[in-house]
Amino acid sequence: MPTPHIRAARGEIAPIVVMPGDPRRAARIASDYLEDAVLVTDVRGILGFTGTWQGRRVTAMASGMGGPSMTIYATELAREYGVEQIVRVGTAGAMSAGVAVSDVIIATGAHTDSGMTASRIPGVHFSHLADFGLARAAVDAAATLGEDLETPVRVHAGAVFTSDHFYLERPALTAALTAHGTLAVEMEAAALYAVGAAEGVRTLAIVTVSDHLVTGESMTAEERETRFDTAVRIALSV
Ligand SMILES: O=P(O)(O)O[C@H]1O[C@H](CO)[C@@H](O)[C@H]1O
Ligand SMILES: O=c1cc[nH]c(=O)[nH]1
Repeated sequence: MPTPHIRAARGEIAPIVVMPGDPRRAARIASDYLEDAVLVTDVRGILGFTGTWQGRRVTAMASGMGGPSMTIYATELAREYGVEQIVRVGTAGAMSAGVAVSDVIIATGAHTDSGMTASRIPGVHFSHLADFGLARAAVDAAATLGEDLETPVRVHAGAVFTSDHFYLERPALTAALTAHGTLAVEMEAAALYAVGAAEGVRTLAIVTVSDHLVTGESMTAEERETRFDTAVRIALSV
């Protein structure tokens, strides 16, 4: 049944959703990876396509940017469409010196500064965790994929920082999070993991590093849209 934000009929969304932030990336995943992909929703320009990948029905749908947007779509997918698994395929800014532009991070957990977490269970510092089975499958898929690639992509597993801010400069915070093992910053993983915990949906975020907060290295806008092949392949494999 349509929701305020998704126009698809119930059966038009697959139980497995691959979810970039960017609607154009959802369209590209549908055209490059899915067979017989059909547009099933476009409310507010948030595109969703359902097709098949290796014989299994999969929906590629955007989340938009930030925790509130991700929370709306992930909650409606879980409650109204019976979605069982959501894997975010996003971009992130590296914080750690051990992570470079184009590397991929399997986000096993997500720290956050989001007010959404504080209001979800007041008084508790809620831990935002990926589904363990999905994270393990992603690590295994990355190893298998790496053997087939001419130019291997470096894949890391660890914590990211989910921030409400894209532009706020906080070098001390970046240094402290890095000193506590955080690999990169992005804007939706913690919200996705919170919905996963609340709604009983398996969730994982796999991000491609588009820029580096410390070195200043970065991808172009076009590269941000196109250079995420490894992350998508891992996401589809799990
Ligand atoms: O590339 P996506 O998936 O949108 O992810 C990152 O890019 C956006 C900011 O440019 C935020 O949504 C952030 O999380
Ligand atoms: O949220 C994001 C995404 C990419 N790069 C950043 O610095 N932040």
